[in-house]
Order: sequence, then structure tokens, then C-alpha cells
Amino acid sequence: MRAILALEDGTVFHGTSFTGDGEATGEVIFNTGMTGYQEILTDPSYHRQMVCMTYPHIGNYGINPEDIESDRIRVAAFIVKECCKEPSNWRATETLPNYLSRQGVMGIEGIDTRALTRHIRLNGAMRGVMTTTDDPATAVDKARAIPTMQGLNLAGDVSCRSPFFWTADGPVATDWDSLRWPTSGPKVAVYDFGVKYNILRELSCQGIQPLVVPADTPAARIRELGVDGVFLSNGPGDPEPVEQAIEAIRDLAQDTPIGGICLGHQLLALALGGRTYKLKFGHHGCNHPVQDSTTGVIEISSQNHGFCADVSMLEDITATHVNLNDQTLEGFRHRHKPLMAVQYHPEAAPGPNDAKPFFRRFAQMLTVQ
Ligand SMILES: NC(=O)CC[C@H](N)C(=O)O
Repeated sequence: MRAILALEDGTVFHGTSFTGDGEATGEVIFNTGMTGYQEILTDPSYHRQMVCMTYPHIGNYGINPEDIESDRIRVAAFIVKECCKEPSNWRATETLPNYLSRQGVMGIEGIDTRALTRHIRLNGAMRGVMTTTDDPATAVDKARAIPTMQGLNLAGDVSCRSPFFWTADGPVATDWDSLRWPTSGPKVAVYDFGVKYNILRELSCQGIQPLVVPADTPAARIRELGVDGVFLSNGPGDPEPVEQAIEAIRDLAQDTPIGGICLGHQLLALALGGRTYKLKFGHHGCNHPVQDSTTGVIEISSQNHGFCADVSMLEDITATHVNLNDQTLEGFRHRHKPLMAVQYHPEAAPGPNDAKPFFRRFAQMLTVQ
């Protein structure tokens, strides 16, 4: 079925829908990962974004029930050069087109993804409309009417509504009144701004007991839990309008060890007095070189962010990591307090495991103070 992708600047790409009729809207960005499409599709940080894969053949190893980073597909739509409809992998239980269609998410193929990627690199991430029905002019008008990502508080859209424990068997629901920590080990409240499962898996691997809490949980409630630390998850949208969380983090940062990843990194930066800004086309892929400025070691990292933090004006903060492609901030820590965060994804999923020791450092920070 013929479909178009119309961008806000009037550019229109013609392709074919591999998920039937439909329409989708969102910010169009590109991801340079060669594999890992299932983790990308289910990463809540992609909420309201249409992801274009630069690798030309996607879907070859199908879909399995394990490689998910949340309970459903989160991207607004999926853009590929060629979608493989007959996957070959012993773990596959479903095809990519089926997976998307079943969850009502549109996929388009047959467009020139290299041209689209170049266009976004040169002109920046853009709002877009994917449609099988509208004519190009109508679709472009619709794209212009979508709210821009800047100023959008989306964490509440994807956060859990009530707390849950992360266990070896996955999430186990609890409620504030009957909450009882199930095992020993450091107790950590994980703010859920759209948390990826692999962050929770990695925290558990460190012997930590993660309790996942809604994005709007006030600091007072966290204090009542008597936690050993707080973790700030990744998540979609602009960090600046997530004011309630910034307020809670500012309060907790006075006396509680805090670690953060991606949106969590940005929110911690804002809570400490830093600033955030939108990048032109963001970092989305599995091959971004990041240098640890304290050791000189370079990690190849998984990344997915459209905004960036600036803490250069803060005396008590040390920048610990820098992106070697564009010199943007990739991590920081407080000089005297147990507070540290990274912009990239040490939990990978998908991506290389170079940065996994971050979780060990966080676990150590809970005990050595
Ligand atoms: N993966 C994330 O947490 C993304 C953070 C934020 N939404 C950004 O785009 O920069």
C-alpha cells in the first residue's frame, strides 16, 4: 500500500506501508544501529518519535518475547529502507510487520533512508506525518501543526501509575500502604520517567533491590521509604518542563545518593542549577565514542537523546564524560556529594557493553560515602 512521509519543511518521501492503512505523527529522527530494532521499538524514550533506521535491511532476525525494553512498542512509527518479512532466527516467534500491525504502529519501507538521514543531519530533526490517505500538501500542513518536542513534558505519559518492585521474574506490583521490600540488599527508588527494563536488570545484578516509583512521586514519600539511594531513569521529551521531578530531585540531592541516565542525567543537571538545550539531530545509535575524562578510557556507547545538559557554570560539579564526535557533555558528578549521572546508555540494550561498570560504581556509591 502506497504511503508518504511528509516533513514540516515541505519535503515528502514516497514509499510503501508494510502495516496496512494508517496515519502517524511525530518527530522524525534517525538511528544508526545495525541491529537492536526490537529494543529501539520498545524504548519509552522514543515516545512521539518516528525512528528511521539507517541500516538498510531491518527485520531479518524477527521478533522474540525477550528483547523488550518495556511492555509495548513506544515509537510513533518506524521507517526502513527494506523490511524483511521472512525472518530467520531460532528465537523469532513473529515477524516485524506483524508485531507493528498487532500494536497499531505504522511502518513504511521503500523510501530513500540515506536521503532522509542526510536531510535531518543538515536541517535538524523535524516533525512529520506518515499517511496512506492524505495528499502531500495536507500531510505537510498536519506536520506543521504538531507540537515541537521543545517544551513537551512527556515523562508522565509513559511513567507507571503506582509503584512496583523489579524482581528476577520481572515487575511485581505493590502499593504505598502495603509496601514491603522483598529481599535484602541496598534499597533504591527508581524514578520512572519511561524506564528501560535493562536499567532495572543491571541494578538487580549489583544486588540492588529496585522499587520503581511514578515520575510525580514527591521527595517526602521517598524519604519515608528509608532508601539507600535514588535512581533517575531515561525518558522521552524535553527535561525542562518536568518541574515536579526537578523539585523532588533538588530536595533529595541534599542528602541522598543519586544516579541517573539520559533524561535522569538532564533532570539532575537542572536540579543542581545547570541548563539543558536541544541538539540539532540528536544522538541515536550504538557506536558513539565517549571518553571518561577522569581516566582517559574511551567507551563505545549506546545513545538516544535529542537534548543535552550543560553544567559548566556549576562549581561543585565535575564533567566526567565527553562525546568525542561533538564534544558535548556525556556525564558528571558532584565533587562532595554522592551524585553522578551519564547522558549515554550504560545499560546498552541495544549496544556494546563497554559502559556497564557504571552500575558497579553506582552500587559502590551507595555504601562508600
Ligand atoms: N533516552 C532518554 O532518556 C532521552 C532523554 C530526552 N528525552 C532527550 O531526548 O534528550
